[in-house]
Amino acid sequence: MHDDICSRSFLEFSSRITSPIVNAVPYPHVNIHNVFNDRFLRECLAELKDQLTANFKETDLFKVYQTTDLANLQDCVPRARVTVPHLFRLRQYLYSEAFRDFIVQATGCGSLDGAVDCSCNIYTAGCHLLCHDDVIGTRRISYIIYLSEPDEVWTGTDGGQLELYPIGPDGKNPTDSPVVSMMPEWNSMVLFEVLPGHSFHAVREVSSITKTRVSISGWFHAKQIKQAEKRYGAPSTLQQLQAAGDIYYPPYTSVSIAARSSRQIAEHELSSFLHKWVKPEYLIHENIIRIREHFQNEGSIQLHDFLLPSIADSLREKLKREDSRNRRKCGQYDYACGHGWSVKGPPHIRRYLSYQPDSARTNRNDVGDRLEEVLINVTSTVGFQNWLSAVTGFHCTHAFSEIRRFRAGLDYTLAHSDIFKDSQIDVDLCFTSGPSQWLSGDLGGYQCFTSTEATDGAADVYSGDIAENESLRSIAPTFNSLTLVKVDKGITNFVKFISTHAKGSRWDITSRFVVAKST
Ligand SMILES: O=C(O)CCC(=O)C(=O)O
Ligand SMILES: [Fe+2]
Repeated sequence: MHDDICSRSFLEFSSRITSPIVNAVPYPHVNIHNVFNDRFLRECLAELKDQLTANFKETDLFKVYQTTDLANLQDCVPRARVTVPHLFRLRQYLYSEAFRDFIVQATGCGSLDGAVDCSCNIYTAGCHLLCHDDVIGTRRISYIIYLSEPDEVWTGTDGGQLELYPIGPDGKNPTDSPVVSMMPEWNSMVLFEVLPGHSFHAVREVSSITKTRVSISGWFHAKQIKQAEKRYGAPSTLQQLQAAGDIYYPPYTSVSIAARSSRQIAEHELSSFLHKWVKPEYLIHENIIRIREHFQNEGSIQLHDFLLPSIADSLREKLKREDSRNRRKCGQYDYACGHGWSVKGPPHIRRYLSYQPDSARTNRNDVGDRLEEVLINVTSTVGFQNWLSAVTGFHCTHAFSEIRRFRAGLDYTLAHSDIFKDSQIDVDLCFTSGPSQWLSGDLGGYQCFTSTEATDGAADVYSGDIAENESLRSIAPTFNSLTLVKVDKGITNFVKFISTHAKGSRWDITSRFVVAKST
């Protein structure tokens, strides 16, 4: 019987099962160790490495290398039965009646279809898959077989854990942090039930720079559609993984302002107070006209060194100090929480810290207070609203502002978390230090605007060049820069997950202004 494919202990174990063996919290799942014959699995790993091509894929939700869909092995690998015989046998075995019977017994999931739906994912340093529920079509059981590092122990500091999230007290959304965390151990297999609105899980970023997390994963499908309607906006996992291509970073617009003109915009139009905060060059009438021309042509603009150097320099020091505090705790889900900073979720949509101190002004934080001062004295003022109307050519009304901190290794927002319903100006005043580390996009932290059509269904979020995909803008975080982006109905944006290898957080004050009409 399959002892050249499975381990003896697994065959014995599976023959003894008479009732489901799943853990119930946070939802039915099981983690089985030493499933396959060690030699057989090593052959599979060798074939994966030597014979299959892995393509790099990145979207708001994940960063991963993915090989050919294993269901189409014979179409994608020349002479597949000869070149990848072990992978062929593994696939055949996984979707055999015997193995499906085991899944049914072990999980109590009801009868399963024989449809093959699996692929191989490779996570190197920085790769991750954020919180999602796997719900698409008839998917009933998710399985993941780990082929990571057969000769080394995978430890917590390597990252790459599969994390399961419970539903929070509202009965709808996953909580801010997971309650189950499983190492991707060599020759182990995790099974869990795909439950609409429940089966939230994520793959923690791989932080090891030497180890590779390799998995073969997929789904067993129900015979009939059983409440398996897609609940959440973005297609997740396989369909999205397959849909995505290489990431593309289009250039953003930026202008440098010459400090020569003396004529300033009328004092009654711009609050004189703004002069105490904003570099004078940005308040000069002729420069405002130049910015407006640029903005109207491009739909976005980035203004560097926006606040006065004296204000920016002291902020930079404070933020740097804050980023180096409690470093050994960074990566913990409650890192830097408290004193006015709280986690904004839910994690299948977003995670970051938001600064909202209590009105009694007791539980506060110095850095948060400094940023709040900027929010109160700059972005929330009538003077700024008037200035924004002048530099954009649109009559703008302030809708909201928020102080955010995106922590390394933890935080992000996903596309579809925020779909614009009308014309607005997105205003982001960014205080993230260390410009060079962010430019390549490898550490995430950039803001990306794209159309919802591009992220729906099978369309590719990032591929194509700017001419084909004009709604796409990607903006690297830069210290003391103000980015203005005109967004219209059907546009969505996200802040890409920040890698644990980033030296600090992304700090920003984000504001939204509703566009009433052209001035
Ligand atoms: O690799 C894992 O542990 C989970 C993968 C996953 O969630 C997926 O591909 O949908
Ligand atoms: Fe998944």
